[in-house]
Amino acid sequence: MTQKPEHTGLSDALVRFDDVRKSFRTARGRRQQALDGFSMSIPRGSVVGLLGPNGSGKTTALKTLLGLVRADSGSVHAFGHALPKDQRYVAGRMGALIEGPAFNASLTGEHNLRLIGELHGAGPAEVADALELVGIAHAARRAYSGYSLGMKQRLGVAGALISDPELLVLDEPMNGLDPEAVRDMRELLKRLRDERGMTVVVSSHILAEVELVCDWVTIVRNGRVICDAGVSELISRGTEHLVVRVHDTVTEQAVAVLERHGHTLTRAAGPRGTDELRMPAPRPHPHAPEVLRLLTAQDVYPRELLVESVSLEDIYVAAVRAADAAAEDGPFERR
Ligand SMILES: Nc1ncnc2c1ncn2[C@@H]1O[C@H](COP(=O)(O)OP(=O)(O)OP(=O)(O)O)[C@@H](O)[C@H]1O
Repeated sequence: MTQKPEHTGLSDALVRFDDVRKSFRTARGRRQQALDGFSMSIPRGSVVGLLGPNGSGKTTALKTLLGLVRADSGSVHAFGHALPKDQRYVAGRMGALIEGPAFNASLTGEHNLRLIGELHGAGPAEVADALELVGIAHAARRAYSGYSLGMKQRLGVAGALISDPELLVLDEPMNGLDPEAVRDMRELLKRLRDERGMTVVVSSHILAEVELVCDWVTIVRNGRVICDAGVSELISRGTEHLVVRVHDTVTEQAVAVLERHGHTLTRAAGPRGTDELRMPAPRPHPHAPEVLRLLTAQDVYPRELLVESVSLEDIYVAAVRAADAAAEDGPFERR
């Protein structure tokens, strides 16, 4: 797993946002603060997941990086260049798919890609390579209008890859994809990192996918970063649980045995006539053998025992709730 450098300086990070603020004027004339002291860095060679509730500022942050939105204050640097002043120096080093692909429906996928390629000095070989990479070479000569949602999304990613960028920025690339296409996208992102050394930033609401593909996550709420850490580190910091699944005819007996031995349980209905008894599991050795011994000594035979890790979803929900609670308590909350 890629090690993320601390926020020590621009040399460590491909991209760095420092205290970025951006507000928009809404149709009703109100000011909407999209970024409110947003700071994050994107380490070279990693896949970073940008997470956050709807409207938390993810797309605005990415647009600021790509020169599509101008920050009100703060600084954004990419490849050591200050943006947007030096945007022209970095434009060719970044590829992006923001808010869905925009292609000419009557042209073929290949033709659409050739047009994008011309803007980047990319020829037929690069177009073929990009189509191959995203797995739609077989549909290159078909009209875009006949593409499925997944194929359109893949062509969008191919468009972002056409200039062979060092940094790939994808806004919700898994949206609308079927499970197989989601898996292909995940494998593609990993390959781009591992085989091409590409740095990838993905914003997404599909936390299970982010957990599978990302090295690092940055969680945004109300335009500010509330969590920025390695995925495996976050997961290893979380509490594991031992789950004992018993037939519901012996639930009371199992609860009595375990509580008598000092275990604190929560219980919930499990599948097909079972109950699940859940208790915090000590690390690094969960107490499954001891629990099994206690139960079987009383003729209670569990259907299943498993150690359940904390998921990125648990971490995300906890981080957002904690930030919400802190905001309610704080007298200076602006939103
Ligand atoms: N051009 C704009 N004009 C007015 N308000 C805007 C504009 N762009 C973004 N906003 C507002 O800024 C806030 C942040 O929006 P943004 O699209 O960056 O959030 P997001 O985290 O990407 O959301 P989602 O997950 O729904 O895509 C929202 O309140 C949004 O309504």
